[in-house]
Amino acid sequence: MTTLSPDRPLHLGVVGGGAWGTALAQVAAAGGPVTLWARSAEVVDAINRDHANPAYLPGVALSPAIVATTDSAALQSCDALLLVTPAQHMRDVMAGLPMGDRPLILCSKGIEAGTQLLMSEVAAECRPDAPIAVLSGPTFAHEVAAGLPTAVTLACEDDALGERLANRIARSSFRPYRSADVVGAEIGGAVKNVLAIACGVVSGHGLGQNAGAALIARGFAEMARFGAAKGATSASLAGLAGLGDLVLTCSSTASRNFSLGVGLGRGERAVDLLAHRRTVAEGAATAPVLVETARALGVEMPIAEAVCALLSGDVAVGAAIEQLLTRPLTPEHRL
Ligand SMILES: NC(=O)c1ccc[n+]([C@@H]2O[C@H](COP(=O)([O-])OP(=O)(O)OC[C@H]3O[C@@H](n4cnc5c(N)ncnc54)[C@H](O)[C@@H]3O)[C@@H](O)[C@H]2O)c1
Ligand SMILES: O=P(O)(O)OC[C@H](O)CO
Repeated sequence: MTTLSPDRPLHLGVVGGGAWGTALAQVAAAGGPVTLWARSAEVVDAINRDHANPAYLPGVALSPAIVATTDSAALQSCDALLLVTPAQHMRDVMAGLPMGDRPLILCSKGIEAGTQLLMSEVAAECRPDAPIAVLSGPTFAHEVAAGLPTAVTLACEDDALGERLANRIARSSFRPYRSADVVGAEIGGAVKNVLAIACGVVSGHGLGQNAGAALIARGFAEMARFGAAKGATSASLAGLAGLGDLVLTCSSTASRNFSLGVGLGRGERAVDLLAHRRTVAEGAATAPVLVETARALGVEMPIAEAVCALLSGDVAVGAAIEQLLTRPLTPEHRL
């Protein structure tokens, strides 16, 4: 196990001042010191001065114990770092900040475009000596920051380290469940974002609740096939980071991915919808690389393929739905 002092609460660093980084800093601040690093001086000033992050987490009163900074050297005093920047920027962030070999808790949900790598695989390339954990699950940032009850998966191959990290972030309203299946935790979070776009399309196009439920179930079948091909356990995919997060994100316009799908379902173009966003909808970047990876692995993912075609503008929404519904009939259960 990595040597971490047993005598004091771990000093956690949070890398990323978006909604999720801020919410995780709020949780962590209740159990010990927290330093939040963000690129934006405006975000850092608001957190330090007003104990608020109106740009990314409006309406939430933050703990005054959160110390925010744009100075990456401040991360040197941290025992472990939670990485919470968008997945497509994770490699640059890992390469650019002084992270050393302290444990990294990966909290972003996506697959890297161009390399088809999960965040743990990117970390293994950029920081080969750093122990890795993954935190994932059904977690709308505004609910977590407001102290509403939430459960997550904390996956780490080193169970002693996983236990130490879980104990450090646990609250009565924030309950981490440990797992050794890092890849399973990551795949759930990355794939559900793409499927949430599809569920948004169902809603935006007015296809009804039967279709929404069918899409969650058939989407889960795609997630399970993809996860099996990547070595994830079926228990992980049926857990918080897989099915749990899929159900949450496919059910609410509080999800950025679902909302993007609603716009697509109404016939708006992805390029226009994405141009007006300040916040990240990870599924838009993950969909093409997920489809590419699935094809390379020989895994059939027709819903993900349809999302990808809609995002690229290759197919109109009516045609995408028609294509999905007129595929040859198959048995329900196959891997
Ligand atoms: N918001 C949630 O409820 C939630 C919950 C769980 C997981 N996540 C995941 O956490 C990750 C971050 O999401 P978020 O909601 O905090 O994002 P956000 O949209 O609220 O904020 C994005 C953040 O990324 C920063 N950023 C943008 N480009 C960057 C770059 N090149 N380098 C470094 N930082 C950059 C922005 O400054 C901002 O702080 C995503 O992978 C998301 O899927 C989000
Ligand atoms: O708003 P979304 O779609 O990025 O979803 C946020 C979280 O991942 C939900 O668990």
